Amino acid sequence: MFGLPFRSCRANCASALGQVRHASSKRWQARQQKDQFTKEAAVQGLKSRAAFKLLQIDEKYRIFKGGQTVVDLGYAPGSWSQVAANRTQPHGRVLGVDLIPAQPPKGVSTIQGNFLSPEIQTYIRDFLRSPERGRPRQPDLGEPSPSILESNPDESAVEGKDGQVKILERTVDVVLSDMSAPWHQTSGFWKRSLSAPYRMMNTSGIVFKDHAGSMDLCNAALRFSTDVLKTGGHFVCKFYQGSEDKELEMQLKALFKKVHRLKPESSRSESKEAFFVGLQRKP
Ligand SMILES: C[S@@+](CC[C@H](N)C(=O)[O-])C[C@H]1O[C@@H](n2cnc3c(N)ncnc32)[C@H](O)[C@@H]1O
Repeated sequence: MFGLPFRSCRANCASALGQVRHASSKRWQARQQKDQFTKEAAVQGLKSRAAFKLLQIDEKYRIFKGGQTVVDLGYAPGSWSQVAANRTQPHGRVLGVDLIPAQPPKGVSTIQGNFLSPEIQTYIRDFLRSPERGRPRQPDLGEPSPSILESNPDESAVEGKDGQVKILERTVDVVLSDMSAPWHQTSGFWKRSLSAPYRMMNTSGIVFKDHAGSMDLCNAALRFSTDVLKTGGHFVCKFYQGSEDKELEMQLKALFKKVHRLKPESSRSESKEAFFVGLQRKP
């Protein structure tokens, strides 16, 4: 009496939703084809235009140098990891973590899993604990290289919830997070591969939802950084602007000597996307 029976409504609604998503994906493709950063990424062999956001941040704040250990949260398809691997040569190491499977860029180690899961964070810490794991092998020169000496971890003692004091090894020089809450794949299953993985939509289009989701991911990345980042280490985090970002900025200011908020030229002007850069972790 009130419209279509449930089963046919479900079928019709799903097909209408599919058409809307198909149209928005067509618009996305058309915009990508015109975009100068997308063209330049293809010319330079970079996995996506996102590389230019990190390159512009590094031009401004010089976060990378040779021999560093970098953790790239939400690395797929891999352009930030490509930049980090290139800028931390020689003998740096980059560990990418992502929900979706994607071919690791050259010189990058990867873990597939949900960063918000405690098991995955334990797995990441175990990987980082061994200073040589994930680094390119060097011929035996008899003496340890300066970058190995620099990679000695800091240690900090923290009291756990059970009252026990734990020693945390701080082994990381730079934490990057470009994570965005993913939206489900609805099309294109047949044509995607590990080297050109399906790219989930990064935003829902609902401003508060995108903001709140990004605050959860940034807060998790910051908590992790508090445990693993060496004194003097740096932090870069993408977020969607909104009412709670001031609170995040305050927390960053407690941990880093300098905190910058910026929107690189290559970040689309119509999006609420912006970045926090925390420089030089305090002791
Ligand atoms: C904008 S893309 C990253 C692009 C990447 N920086 C690059 O340059 O190629 C955001 C990524 O975050 C990942 N992501 C979102 N939430 C995550 C989570 N909880 N754990 C791991 N990865 C996550 C998504 O799967 C997606 O691949």
